[in-house]
Order: sequence, then structure tokens, then C-alpha cells
Amino acid sequence: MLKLARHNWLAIWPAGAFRRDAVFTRVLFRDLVICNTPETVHQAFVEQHEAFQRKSAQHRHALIPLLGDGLFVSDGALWRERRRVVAPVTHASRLPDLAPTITEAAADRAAAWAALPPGTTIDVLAEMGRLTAEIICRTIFGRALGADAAAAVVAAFAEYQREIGQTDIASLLGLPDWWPRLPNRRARAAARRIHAVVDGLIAAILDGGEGEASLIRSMAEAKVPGTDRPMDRRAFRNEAIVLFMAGHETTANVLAWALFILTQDPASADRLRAELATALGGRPATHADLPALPFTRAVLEETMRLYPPVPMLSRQAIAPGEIAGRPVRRGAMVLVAPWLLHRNPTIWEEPDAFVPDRFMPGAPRPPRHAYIPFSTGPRVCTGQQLGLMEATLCLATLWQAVRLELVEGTEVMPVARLTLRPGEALPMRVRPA
Ligand code: HEM
Repeated sequence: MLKLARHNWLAIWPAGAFRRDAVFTRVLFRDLVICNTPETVHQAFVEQHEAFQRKSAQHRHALIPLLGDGLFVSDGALWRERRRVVAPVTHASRLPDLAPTITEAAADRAAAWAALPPGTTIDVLAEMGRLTAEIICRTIFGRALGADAAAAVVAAFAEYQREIGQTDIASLLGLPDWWPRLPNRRARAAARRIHAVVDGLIAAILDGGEGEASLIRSMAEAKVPGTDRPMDRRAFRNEAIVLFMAGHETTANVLAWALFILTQDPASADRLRAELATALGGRPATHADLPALPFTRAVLEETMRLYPPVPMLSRQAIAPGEIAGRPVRRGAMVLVAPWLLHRNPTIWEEPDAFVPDRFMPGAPRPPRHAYIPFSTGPRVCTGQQLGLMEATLCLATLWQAVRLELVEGTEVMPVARLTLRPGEALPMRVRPA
């Protein structure tokens, strides 16, 4: 079971798990609680945030060599402090300034696809990875960031992800955090490469005087709460890497899954094409177009229901608590799996069907805490609005440029590492629009 979970933990759930409200079990020497209803999610992530705010030992051990004390893996006072500096830089009010980078990158990719000889095969998963990496790099470090620097960061990230294990057996055995884990030399080397590139980029921005807008500049203008000084350089690096990690593969996976689903659902594909023809008439989508793209957005929201980019949210109880009337001991692992919750048949009608109409304006919104692709509670994704905008502008721009066909015989299987991917590649043939 652990071996299977390490390879792809999506494969371990029996069909009945999707309708359970909460599961209490023990894996090796650790208590495990899975919350699978809006009520239990609310109890774990909102009501008892203080007790269950710490990321699981697995996540921390996998990510700390890369993120240091970045807010994604920190908790308590430090997490609160960092969150107050980082969250505002991607606030909804900043989206109009951040959108042109996205429009530009999506339009370039769309033009490159349209120029391919008809019938060329592309790997849509890799293409979306490159596109969103380029976008997040330019958003964090400024629009003029060179392609080489972006490519170096992306390659080192991919290597880091490959090297870190999914299941940290030492933590499941209940060993304390200070217990030495087997060092993964290659992962640490990849982390050092990322640190070197990012340190260089930050120094160039912060020591370079006046420059263009970027998330780094916005963070530099903010003061550490309760002081009149900005964060130190190491904190900038850690938070820049958090933003890159959190904001890149998630959005890439939503786009790849959406393009895959659209190739399998001609009615939704045509309906999307019709919306885009009316709203955009072939030009790239901009921030001002968003209100005219409700179906594009609904396609993405429904895609994230079926294939939540972060399929499992895991926490470690730092104090005792209670879920569904049962006690949760200190040290227990508390899990919320959008992969299960979003297909729970007691919440969703036809849970496995792709029905974007669920998310069209006027449709009743899902019950609170039933649909949580961006998590929920105080640790909710800070980039939710940016991620949704990015995915919408990219999908709208790319879908108009070409027609895509999944290469015959391709078997698409969801695989979960830190994020949920459609396998290792998504080969599609490009045809004229
Ligand atoms: C469709 C795209 C995205 C999805 C589905 C997504 C989803 C999530 C989820 C589920 C979490 C919580 C993880 C956990 O608790 O274990 C999270 C956290 C976070 N996300 Fe996103 N995200 C997306 C895009 C972005 C973008 C574009 C940014 C910023 C550039 C971003 C920044 C963050 C940060 C900083 C956190 C950590 C928040 C904290 O711990 O306080 N995300 N995201």
C-alpha cells in the first residue's frame, strides 16, 4: 500500500471512500484523519485552524530544503508575518497590472502553435508548464526577465520535484522532526541551483534602482508587520520561490486538464469556441475581456472540480482537537482531499461528469467548503484570483488559435505528486482553427 501511495496515491482509494464523511485510521504509527464533507473541512481548516495549521511532516521535509522558512511551509507567528507581506502582492486590485504579461505570453504561444505545420504533435502538458513558468517568472521578477534565466529556474524545479519522495516513511513512523532523514543529494543540489539563480535575480532587481513593476518590488515596498523595515534577502528568496512553486505547476495542470477534457467533449469545445468568437473575434484575451468569458471560466472551474491541481491538503495536529465528534490526538495527520471531496456523491449530482453549467452565473454555488481547489480558511491560496485570471486568459487565447486532437491511443491517467497531472505527457496534434 505504501509503495503504491508513493508512486501514485490516487490509486489507493476504494470506490466507497468518495462517499465517507470522515475516515479515522492509523498508518504505521501515526493517526490519520480524512475530512470529506463541508462540515468536517470547516471544523479542520476554519474552526480549528490554530490546532491544525501546521503542514504535514511529509510536506515540510520535502519542501524545506527548497523553501526554507517560506510561508508555504511555515506556521505560527512567522507564517502570519509573511502572509501579511506576501498576500497583498497578488491581491485582486493588482490584477489589471499583472494581466498584460499573461496576455503577451499566451498570445506568443498561440502564434507559435498556429505557425506549426498542420498535424504537428506537441506535448500539451510540457507546453503549459513552460507557458505558466514563463508567466510566473516574469510576474515575480519583471517583464524583461530573460528566457535563459526562466529556463534555468524551471529545469531545476522539475529536477527537484523528481527527486523528492512522496511518502516520508520516517514521519509516518512517528519519528520527531529532528530525526535525521536520508539526505537526497540530488534534490539538495537542485535546490542550491534554484537558490543561486533566484538570489541573482533578486539582487539585480533590488540593487538596480528604479525598474519595472514586479512582485519582488511590491514585496520590497512592504514593511514587516510591526516594524519599519522590509524583509531580509533570504526571506525574499524563500517567498519568491514559494510564489514560483505555488503559482506555476498548479495553473499549468488546470490548463492541461481543461484542454484534454475539451478534446473529449465536442459540445463544450464548440460552446467555448462560440463564446470566444463573440467576445474576442480572434484577438488575445485581456483583463477587460474577463466579464465576457463566463463559459471559459466555468470550464476551468469544473475542470478543477474533477482534477483539483492540489489533490490532497495535509496537516499535522500541533494540539488536540475534534473532528466529527471524535477526538484527534496531537501529532495526528489531518487530511482534506479535494480529489475525494469534489467527487463525493452525497454532495454532487453526477460527480464524475463534466458539467461546466454548474459554475455558470446564476447556477447555485456549491455548498461552502464543498469546492476547495484553492483550499479554505486562513491558509487559503493567496494567488486564487491571479491563478483563475491567468488560466482564463490563456485558455481563451490558445483555444481560438488552433484545433487540438489527442493523439490516438494515448491513455490519460491522473497521477499525483505534489500536484495532480495528466500522466507524464499529453501528446496532441495541432490543426488549423
Ligand atoms: C489555478 C491555480 C492555483 C491553484 C489551484 C492553487 C491552489 C492552492 C492550494 C490548494 C493551496 C493550499 C495548499 C495547502 O494548504 O497545502 C495554495 C496555497 C498557496 N498558493 Fe496557490 N494555487 C494556484 C495559483 C497560485 C498562484 C498564481 C499563486 C501566486 C503567484 C499562488 C500562491 C499561493 C501561496 C503563497 C500559497 C500558500 C498560502 C499559505 O500557506 O498561507 N497560488 N494554493
